[in-house]
Order: sequence, then C-alpha cells, then structure tokens
Amino acid sequence: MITFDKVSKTFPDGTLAVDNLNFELPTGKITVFVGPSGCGKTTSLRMINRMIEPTGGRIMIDGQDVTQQDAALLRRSIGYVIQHAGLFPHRTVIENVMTVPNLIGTDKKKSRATAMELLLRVGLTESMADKYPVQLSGGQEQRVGVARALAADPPVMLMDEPFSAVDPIVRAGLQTEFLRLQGELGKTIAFVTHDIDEAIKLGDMVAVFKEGGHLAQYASPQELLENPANDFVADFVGRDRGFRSLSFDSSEVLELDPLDSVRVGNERLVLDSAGRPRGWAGPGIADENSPLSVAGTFTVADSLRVVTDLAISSPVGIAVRVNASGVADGVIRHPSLVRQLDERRRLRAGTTA
Ligand SMILES: Nc1ncnc2c1ncn2[C@@H]1O[C@H](COP(=O)(O)OP(=O)(O)OP(=O)(O)O)[C@@H](O)[C@H]1O
Repeated sequence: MITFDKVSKTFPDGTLAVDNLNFELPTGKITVFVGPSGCGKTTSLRMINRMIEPTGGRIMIDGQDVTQQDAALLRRSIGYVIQHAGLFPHRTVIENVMTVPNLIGTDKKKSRATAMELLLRVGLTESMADKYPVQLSGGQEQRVGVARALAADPPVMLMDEPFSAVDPIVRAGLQTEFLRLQGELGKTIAFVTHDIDEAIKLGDMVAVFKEGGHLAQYASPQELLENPANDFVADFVGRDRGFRSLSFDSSEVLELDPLDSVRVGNERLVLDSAGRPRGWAGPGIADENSPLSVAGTFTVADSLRVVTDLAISSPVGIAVRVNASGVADGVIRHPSLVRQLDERRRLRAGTTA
C-alpha cells in the first residue's frame, strides 16, 4: 500500500503543484491519477520514487516513509515507464530490458533469459531482441518500456502517460494487454493519464485531480460515474456517464421475459431448428423467411451496458439472450430494461419509488 499523508509540493518558484493530498493506493491494484493538464499528477507520481521531494507531509510504501530510504535503491525497487518509453537509443531492445538487472549485478545469463521471457510476456517476439529502438513502432517501444520496468520484478510500478504517444487502435491493444499482464503479476501501480476513458478502463481506483493540485475525488471507476462528488468531476467524467457506468454490472441481475412473450406483440423471434435466433419477423416488420437481423445477442456474462446497447439498437427494441450454445433463452424489452435499471438505481441510492 502506498500512502499519501498530507502531501504537498511547492516548487522553489512558489508554484503550489500539489496541495494536501491524502489517499491510499491499494497493494496489487492499479490506481490512476487523472485530471486536466498542470494539476499535479506527474509531480505526485514522481514524489513516490523521490524524483521530486515533497515540501510537506509523507509518502509511505507499506508503512515506510520513502524519504527515509536511499533514493537510488528506492528507485531500483520501483519500475518506471514514461511516454515514448524513454529507451536508450544506442542499446538494443534486450540490453534496454536488462538495464536494472545489470545495474544490480544480476548474472548476465540469468538476466538475459528473464529479459527474453519478459519480451514474450509483453507481446513481442524473440526476433525483436537485437533490434534498436529506432527500428520499432511506437507500440513496440512502449511494450519494451513496460518489459524494462518489470525486469527487476519490482512490487511497485509508476507509469506516466505510457500509452499516450500511440494511435488510438494501438493504444486500446496496449491497454488490454496491460490489464492481462497485471492480472498475472498483481503489481501495485500508480498510472498517470489525462484521458478519463483510459482511467475508467484501467483503474481499480481513480484519483481525479483538479487545478492547484487538489484531489477532487478518489473512488472506484463505477462510483465515479454513478456518484461524481461535485460538478468538476461530473463535467470531467463526461455526459454519457450513466450509460458507461452500466459496464460494471453483470446482466445476471435482470429479470427476462420468456421467449414466447414476444409473440404477444407484432414482432416474432424466428429461431432455427436448434433454437438459435435467426431474426425478427411479423406484420410490418419482415417475412418469416427473410427476417430482420437480430444484430447481436447477449449472455449472462455480458454487462448491463451490452444489453442496453442491444435493446436500443434492436429494430424492435428487444434484446435477446442466448446460452453458451447460442440457443435463445429469454428476451428483454426496452421499457422493462429501463424500469429495472431505474429500480437498481433507486436501490443503490437507498431510496424507493
Ligand atoms: N520544476 C518545476 N518548477 C516549477 N513549477 C513546476 C515544476 N514542475 C511542474 N511545475 C508546475 O506544477 C504544476 C503541476 O505540474 P505537473 O507536471 O505535476 O502536472 P500534470 O497534471 O502532470 O500535467 P500534464 O498532464 O500536463 O503533464 C504545473 O503548474 C506545473 O507548471
């Protein structure tokens, strides 16, 4: 656990970059620092490994004040990844990854083997090992940056906008891989971004900073979307937060209607001989032989966001659930879904209709 205890930073020119921060980053989880430019995210991150010293308060890692530890040793025990990866241009990929193990005198053969393993782990191939950074794509460079930070197997990682320099598609891929990797490694990670969507996707906890180095809210992504603490957070989180918050809840909670309920209305769900949905038919909709496409189904594993999206985009306003074999086992109509979402919201808020 990393504890910020009344932490402040005033730079020598009088700039108050961080003002009285109090929060805890849980062990083995990703905590994202997010907020507009200049609000103190990077300064806060760099105070953890003493690249910047606080002017007030204390930062503790597992109860130990970082300022009481040797700065060089502390930094070696904390992985650090930055935008553009910051690789050494004159060293090959594998040499870059071996930087810290070499520094702490790990046996060369062993550190090379570990580095090679890490390259594969971050989604690169062995053939990359002897290339130079200039020969890599932006996404590959970032992967090497992550592998390098992981090489000494540090329990804590600091990541400062590690994925912002690559295009949105590569970025989405890097984020997904990063989550997979973290699922295996369970590091304690502090991650800086100015992108709220990245914060919501990656964070177990999210610290929203606002101008002047204040903490505007510290909460889980779901809590942030559902209950922003103030107008600043609500504004920063964005307008479709209600819809986005639905991705955190499983559709398991929904009460569905039986399949034959759809025959009551105009629309009829056409199934194949195995019971898999083929499409919608009915008067004014389509003929049974060429039904309108269902355009997607959901399973119990899907989120409420998926179901809502399906119900909204369905030509008849009905989302269809299937089991693991693709056989339809229930439907939910748009009005019923809206009613159930409303009930759920009231329950959460502790109010009744
Ligand atoms: N060395 C310094 N001397 C004086 N002021 C500084 C110094 N470093 C940062 N600042 C100021 O401290 C404030 C916080 O900077 P910081 O880099 O932590 O913000 P940030 O939220 O990470 O911004 P960005 O998203 O743009 O990177 C800013 O006003 C910045 O100009």
